[in-house]
Amino acid sequence: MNTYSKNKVLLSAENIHLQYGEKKILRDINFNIRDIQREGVEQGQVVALIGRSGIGKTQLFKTLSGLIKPTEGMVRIGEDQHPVKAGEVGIVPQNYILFNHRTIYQNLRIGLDNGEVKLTEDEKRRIIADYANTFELTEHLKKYPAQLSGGQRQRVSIIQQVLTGNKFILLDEPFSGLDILMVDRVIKLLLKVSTLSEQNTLIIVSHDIENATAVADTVWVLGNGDGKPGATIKKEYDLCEMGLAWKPEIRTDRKFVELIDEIKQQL
Ligand SMILES: Nc1ncnc2c1ncn2[C@@H]1O[C@H](COP(=O)(O)OP(=O)(O)OP(=O)(O)O)[C@@H](O)[C@H]1O
Repeated sequence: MNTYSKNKVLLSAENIHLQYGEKKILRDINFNIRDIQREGVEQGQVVALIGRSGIGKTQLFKTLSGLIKPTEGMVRIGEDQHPVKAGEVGIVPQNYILFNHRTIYQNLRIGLDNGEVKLTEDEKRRIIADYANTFELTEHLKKYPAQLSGGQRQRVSIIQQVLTGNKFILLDEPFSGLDILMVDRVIKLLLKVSTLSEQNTLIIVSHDIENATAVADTVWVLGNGDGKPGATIKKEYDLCEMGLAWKPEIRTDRKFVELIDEIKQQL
């Protein structure tokens, strides 16, 4: 039996509206992501943001990370709920940009160098070795990004963000362009990152409903509704409450299959 509770708000949006000229892109976006506490597990938060192509996922993503300022409303972050600033939310872009003329080790170091805590060279080496070991990258540390597969580069990019110490990480379409085996590995990696620290919060932007839902504890469906212009969170599913969170074998669960069907119909 899973015992959990939802506590302090870690990320929130209050009445977000985004408009370019006359064109309304987002409207009435309101949510709270709360700190999930689960007995015996360092459990972070994983939200899947699902919506059709062109609906406004990227615009919401940029708003949440402080990269664009909404026309109205406010995004707040952290236990003290201060207004979000650019740089406080780590971003893993779709094409996972790495520095091509630097080794994987050096790319990971960039994450640590950009972190808030100042570390000695020895500490940095140890932390990188540790993460590389956990995420099966040890044999690649001396290689350059071009010598890695797309999936391996993506793993480096995700870990780079983890190493900056950002508790909030947004991932843009992390499953696209990967074969089935790689998708499974990314799912395992995301689950691992989400349990590294209780406050770690991942927001996965995707149109891959099944995979995004399988790793999430919460699903937001972004869409149009009520005949009004602009996209909003049409529906929020609390997978903890539904008993569908934190179960790696979830895909064969009848309730999960029915949920995927229901989400598809909302898009
Ligand atoms: N600077 C801008 N000025 C005007 N309209 C914009 C601007 N940027 C984005 N849009 C519009 O906002 C809408 C949402 O775009 P967005 O990129 O967020 O969609 P998306 O859901 O991420 O799509 P995809 O899944 O295809 O990447 C689109 O109709 C787009 O044309």
